[in-house]
Amino acid sequence: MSAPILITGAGQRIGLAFAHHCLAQGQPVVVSYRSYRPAVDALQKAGAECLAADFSSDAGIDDFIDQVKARSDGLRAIIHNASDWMPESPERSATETMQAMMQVHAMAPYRINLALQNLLTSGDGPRDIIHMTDYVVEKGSAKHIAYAASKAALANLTLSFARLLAPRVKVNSVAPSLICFNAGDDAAYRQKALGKSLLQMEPGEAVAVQTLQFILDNPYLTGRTLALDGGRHLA
Ligand SMILES: NC(=O)C1=CN([C@@H]2O[C@H](COP(=O)(O)OP(=O)(O)OC[C@H]3O[C@@H](n4cnc5c(N)ncnc54)[C@H](OP(=O)(O)O)[C@@H]3O)[C@@H](O)[C@H]2O)C=CC1
Ligand SMILES: Nc1nc2c(c(=O)[nH]1)N=C([C@H](O)[C@@H](O)CO)CN2
Repeated sequence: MSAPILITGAGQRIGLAFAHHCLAQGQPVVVSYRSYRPAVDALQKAGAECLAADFSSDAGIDDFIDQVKARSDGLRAIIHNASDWMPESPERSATETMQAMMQVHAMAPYRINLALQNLLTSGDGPRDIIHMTDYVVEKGSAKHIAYAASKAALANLTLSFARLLAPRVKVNSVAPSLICFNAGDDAAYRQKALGKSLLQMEPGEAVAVQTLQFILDNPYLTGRTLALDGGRHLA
């Protein structure tokens, strides 16, 4: 059996869609989830190894690393997808917001990549790390300042880990803009968000799945970011 792909934050949406995509192709997966949902049960039944993990503390990151090491002696890829789209809020201090964003979007991928790099470099065939960043790395965000800064840190980790792990491991980012709305997004927000890109659409998780698979299949991409944003930069 081929080495599994490790996907963080796969309890819903993009991570969940990619996990099912991999399983449908006979590619084993190990996933992290934070909140239990029936979708996690279904993913487990479909053959995924599902590990509970909360990256908001260093102990939570260490525990996840230990769980992965205990279950795998090799990895095909690590997809850092886990994320919290946290806006600035009067209910939270600026320090708390920045610390939470850096913890999940930078500290967790940094610590996990360093701890698990040998699982990637063992064995034959292509090996990948993919960081899910965000279009706002290029432009900033007035309402998600700490979030955008933490995703920019993650984008820089792509460059450093590409240098560190070449030529054995490719390291790339995907920088989406709107992929899929959240349940609480009202009609006014949806209309405004759709108008922010040239293609003016909510493409859904499938386009992220396609992009991730493209990167895994391509032997000549590393240290790069694939923008998945409907032409937002030209709107
Ligand atoms: N969806 C979109 O339109 C866009 C997505 N992206 C990026 O693409 C990726 C996937 O997006 P999407 O599917 O919407 O992601 P979600 O917002 O659904 O988050 C994915 C998962 O991350 C988990 N997570 C959040 N915080 C933590 C934590 N501290 N420790 C462990 N797990 C955590 C959540 O777990 P739980 O649910 O259990 O809390 C959630 O299931 C993300 O990195 C996102 O930033 C970028 C731009 C647009
Ligand atoms: N972790 C998440 N990050 C982001 C999300 C999300 O739902 N979860 N959504 C967005 C928006 O779609 C934005 O790109 C367009 O308004 C950004 N990041």
